Parts: sequence; structure tokens; C-alpha cells
Amino acid sequence: MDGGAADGTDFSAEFASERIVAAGADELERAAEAALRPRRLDEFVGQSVVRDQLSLVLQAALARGNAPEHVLLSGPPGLGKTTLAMIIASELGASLRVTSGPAIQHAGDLAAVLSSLEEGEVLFIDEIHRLARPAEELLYMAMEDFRVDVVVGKGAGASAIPLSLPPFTAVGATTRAGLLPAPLRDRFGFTGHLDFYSADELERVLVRSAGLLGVVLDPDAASEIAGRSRGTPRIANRLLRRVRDWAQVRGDGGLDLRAARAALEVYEVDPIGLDRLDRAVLTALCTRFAGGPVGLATLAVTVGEESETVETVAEPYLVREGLLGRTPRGRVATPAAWAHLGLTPPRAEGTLFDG
Ligand SMILES: Nc1ncnc2c1ncn2[C@@H]1O[C@H](COP(=O)(O)OP(=O)(O)OP(=O)(O)O)[C@@H](O)[C@H]1O
Ligand SMILES: [Mg+2]
Repeated sequence: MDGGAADGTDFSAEFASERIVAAGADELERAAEAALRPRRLDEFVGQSVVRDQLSLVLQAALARGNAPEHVLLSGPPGLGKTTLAMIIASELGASLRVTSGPAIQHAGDLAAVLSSLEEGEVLFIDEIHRLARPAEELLYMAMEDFRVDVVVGKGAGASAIPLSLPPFTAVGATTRAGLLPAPLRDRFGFTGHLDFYSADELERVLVRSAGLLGVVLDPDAASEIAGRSRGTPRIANRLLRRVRDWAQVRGDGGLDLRAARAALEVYEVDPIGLDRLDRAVLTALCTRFAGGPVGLATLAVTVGEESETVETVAEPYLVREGLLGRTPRGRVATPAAWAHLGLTPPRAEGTLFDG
């Protein structure tokens, strides 16, 4: 090990939100991200199907001179939903109004936002699956008929005054498209689903970001970082910043393969993007439970975490990578998990997945 922590950095970060491979971002990080956000559709890397379809929708609307249909963007955190919403507004030359499901407590809050919209504006509703039901119903009407009923007064004396709205474009973003009620989903004329990025696409994201940060990133370092970024541009950009830190403090400033590997070792991100918790779960599964099946609660206690943390923070990526299986009898390690940990399974594992 190196001398470590001379710079006072605490590497014993908690597993959940602050973990370096978390797909979500906190406020501070969102500020760092803003500088790296592509502004135009042609700067947006990858997602060629969605980009192409969206480009048609936008160009057609521009040619006709009216507001495009409402757009729903779905997909896991950190893949570019907010970025695309901003791009939609800028490609249309329209201003963007931002709100979110959790920010709208009452239908009245949404009515206030809607009734202040100007013609052609883009209304971005983040985490739209978290809108409260009454607000959702108000939104249906606004999206379909460009109308809201503004309720004045209270109780028996209350009355609804219909108010017509200028044409606008709603852009909804959600990580949980399945939670959206069908009537709401149906009111979006275009739905784009974002998928995890290939290593090649992440390399392009990284090279672009390095350029914006004013650093030169060696191609083999880009490929090393991309391979550890779990298909997610947000994680790629975050790892890039950590590699830059390492290069500045402990290296010679160059972002080469040596710097990438050393920095990511400090942050305990392994060659396929697993962090300490991911590896702890897999290691416990293989070495303590002979590869399972073992119940989630037992597995969680063994690694000293809450079941929920293991289930929502570690497992999705392990499952996606084919390292862990969820079976009715519990969690099992796949042959790939044993191989990744450099361990030999105690007996033939093949039959576990047949049931
Ligand atoms: N296609 C892309 N090309 C280049 N950079 C991208 C791309 N997609 C995302 N990014 C970068 O990744 C970061 C996260 O993207 P964004 O905030 O749009 O994700 P999100 O899908 O809205 O995530 P969340 O669900 O957490 O809100 C941004 O800094 C953005 O610059
Ligand atoms: Mg977002």
C-alpha cells in the first residue's frame, strides 16, 4: 500500500450514496456535472436510436413552427435524461422550466407553474413518477387540452375557473417508467428509453469531458476508466475527476494508464467497476455460503449492511453483470462470480439456474 491519507482524504466512505460507483449524484456533484453537460444533440454521445428519433421530432416541430409533442425520457440514473431535456429546449431555442414530482406537493403548485408558462416553453418534470395523484390528473388535462382548472376559494364555496394555456412541451423524466399510470404515459407523443452505454461510447464521453476539463487523456487510460464505469456516463465522469486528482497529487499530471489504475485502486474500484460492497457481497456468498443459495437478510448481516442496501445498491449491477442470481431459494453466485474473485467453486454449480 502507499502512504495514503497524507492529503487527509477519508477513504472509508459509507457504502450507500457517497460510494464512488453510485449512479446517483448529490448537489455538489450536480454542479461539477453541469460543466460537462453536452448542450446540443450532436454533442450527445451514444444512444443513437433515441437521438435520431428525437432529432426528427424536434426538426419537424421547428419546420412547422409549433411546439413538439410531449417527450418522456426513461432509464436508470446518470444516463443523460436531464441532459437531454436541456438539449431539447436549446435545440428548440426555447426556455426551460424545471420542476420535479417531489417538488410538487399539491395540485395547486402545479397549476401555478402551468399557468405561468409562456408559449413554446419546455416544462421539465423530473422524477415524474413521484407526482401526487391530484397533480397528475391536472397534468393530463394540461398536456392534452392545454387547459387547467384553477380552484379559487375553499370548501363548499370553492369554484374551478378554467384557464387556457399557451402551447408548451412537457418533458418528463423517470427512472421507473413502469410506475407511471397508463393515462399519463399515453399523453407523451414520444418516449425515449435510455440504455447503458458501451465501453466505446463511454470512452468518447471521457475524451470529450477531458477536453472540457483541459486535460489530456491517453486512449488506454480512457479505455481503462470506461471499463470500470458500469455503463454510466455520470460514473465515467466521476472516475475521470478522481484520476485527474491522482495525476495531479501523486503522479506527474499526465492522465495515462498508470494514473488511471493507481487512482482507481485507491478508490477500490476494480477492473469491472465493482466497489468494496459489491466485492464483499460476492466474497461472502462464495466463501461463507459456498456460493448459495442464501437468503438476502443473512447475506446482508454477513457483510454488515442493511438488507435494503444490499438489495438496491449492490445487487442490481451484480445481477446485470451475471455475477449473482436471485432465485426463489435465495442468492447464488454464478460461475462468473467465482472466476472474477479468482476462486474455485466447491462443486458443479450449473444446476442452480435450472429452477
Ligand atoms: N450521452 C452523453 N454524452 C455525454 N455526456 C453525458 C451523456 N449522458 C450523460 N452525460 C453526462 O453524465 C452526467 C449525468 O447525466 P444526467 O444528469 O443527464 O443523468 P440523468 O439521467 O438525468 O440522471 P438522474 O436519473 O440521476 O437524474 C452529466 O454530467 C452529463 O454531462
Ligand atoms: Mg436527471
